[in-house]
Amino acid sequence: MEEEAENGMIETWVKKHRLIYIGATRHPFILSIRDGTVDLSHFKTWLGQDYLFVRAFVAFAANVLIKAYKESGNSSDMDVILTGMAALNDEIAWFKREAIKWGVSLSDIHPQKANLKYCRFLESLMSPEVEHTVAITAFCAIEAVYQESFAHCLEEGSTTPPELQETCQRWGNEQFGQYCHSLREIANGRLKKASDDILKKSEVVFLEILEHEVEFWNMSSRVAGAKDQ
Ligand SMILES: Cc1ncc(CO)c(N)n1
Repeated sequence: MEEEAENGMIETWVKKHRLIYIGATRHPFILSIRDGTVDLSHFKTWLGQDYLFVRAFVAFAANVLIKAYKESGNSSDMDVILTGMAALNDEIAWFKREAIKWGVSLSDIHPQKANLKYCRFLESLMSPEVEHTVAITAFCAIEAVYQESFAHCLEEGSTTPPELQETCQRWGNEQFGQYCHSLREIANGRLKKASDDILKKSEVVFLEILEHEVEFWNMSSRVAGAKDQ
């Protein structure tokens, strides 16, 4: 299983689209956390916007769970997705605590344009016409970007400020890495058996996710509350 996964379609696409993948997982915002030069107002903007995003992402995760139930009936696939949903439950509670810590008022935050676009994209993936393989590929990519980005801030040689280490731990920890690995195995297993049409659709969605992730990071350096909608 392990070896198979290393040569799966997701790995092929990561290599094929390496530039955009690096753009999403080694973004200047992440690099600034990693070297401690991060502008804390940017961090707060990201925090508030990501809280709003995660609320939409929970709905998407629920939809992926339903698709897994209906289309694969594979209970171990469902368990992995449910683990992700439980993590999202913790994540929402964490965002609320973290917002208080940084003096960010979550009820006053309006989604910025890139956030709205990303959430709308997730909504489009919740349509019953979107196949489970396509949806699980998107889910896997969304989680992998955060896992790889924040794990980079914890690697040896990083000088992440102590007050940001908990954030990096949230997505960069070993357990979250294992969960992402399981998601990738599910996606790879389905992609292996997918028709050319579904493969093509999945690859497009994979790329779209990476583009949205880059735009999402870019948003952190924009002034909170700026009217760009
Ligand atoms: C924008 C974004 N992508 C991925 C994740 C991972 O959960 C997140 N919290 N936010």
